[in-house]
Amino acid sequence: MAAEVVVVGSCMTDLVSLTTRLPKAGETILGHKFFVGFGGKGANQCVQSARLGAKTSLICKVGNDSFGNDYVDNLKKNGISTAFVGQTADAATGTASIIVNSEGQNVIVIVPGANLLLNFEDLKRASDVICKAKVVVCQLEITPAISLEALKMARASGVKTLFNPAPALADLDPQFYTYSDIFCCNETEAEILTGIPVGNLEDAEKVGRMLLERGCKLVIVTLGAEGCMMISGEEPIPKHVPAGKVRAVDTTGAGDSFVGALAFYLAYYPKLSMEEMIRKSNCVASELVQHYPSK
Ligand SMILES: Nc1ncnc2c1ncn2[C@@H]1O[C@H](COP(=O)(O)OP(=O)(O)OP(=O)(O)O)[C@@H](O)[C@H]1O
Repeated sequence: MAAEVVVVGSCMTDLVSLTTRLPKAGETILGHKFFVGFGGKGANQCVQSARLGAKTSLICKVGNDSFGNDYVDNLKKNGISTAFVGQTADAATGTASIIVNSEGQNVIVIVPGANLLLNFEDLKRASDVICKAKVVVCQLEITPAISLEALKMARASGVKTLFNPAPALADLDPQFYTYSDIFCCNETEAEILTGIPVGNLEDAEKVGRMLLERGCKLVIVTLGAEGCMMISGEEPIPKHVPAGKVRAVDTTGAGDSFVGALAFYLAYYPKLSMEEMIRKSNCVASELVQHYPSK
């Protein structure tokens, strides 16, 4: 049976060191804990959808190395189809080397590696699975032209497109707006794309209107603890969809959890109103922020 949610995106191995303070240039310091995690926006969003029960396929590229092998195993354990997870000898699996101090501040170096080698040929090979999906989800941690092509392939087959412009590019190809059925960004991404700093709901509404003018059908701006703002061509009066009041202890990955959950509801509960899908996705993401990572 074909996957209902298809994600075209990134896999990154997180290499996390916990220290009391961040090292200065040239300095060596002792850390007190190290762990390896599975990250990357594409994979995170796909895992969230799968954990809610979606039949999923991830189209991505990892290295022909131990991190890549472990990543493939991790996707399989999460019930995700790895039929289109490529492994290349030409680059290492993408990594995020992260140092976190005791105040929770961090420094991060991302090396995208194999993620940038996902190419048009890979998409062509996966065209059947893309075109038979209910929803195709893309972000910007792979080569942007590949994300755009995936959105175009989906659109050409009448598949719903959900685009998360993360990390944001100030000079985003304007075709991304027209090929996104749902354009979902956070406050930082909204500001980079529009130049409007988003500090409250009214700012988010301004962003929403601007992005609709650029060709999006429906815009969602996620607002952290405040939930989301949604606006669409069909419903041009912006709506605030609040998140539940919870005690957040770690909001890392909240955006990915929201996008993955939304993909699940779009694919499996298409008759729900968009407001209801967003409310449910808020619930999923706000559940995540209440827990420390299980490391
Ligand atoms: N403190 C919080 N309380 C309740 N829900 C939250 C909180 N923070 C985030 N969320 C939920 O997660 C969604 C996405 O959060 P946010 O807008 O912070 O995304 P993000 O900045 O992309 O996240 P991150 O970069 O940390 O992964 C929100 O719309 C909301 O549903």
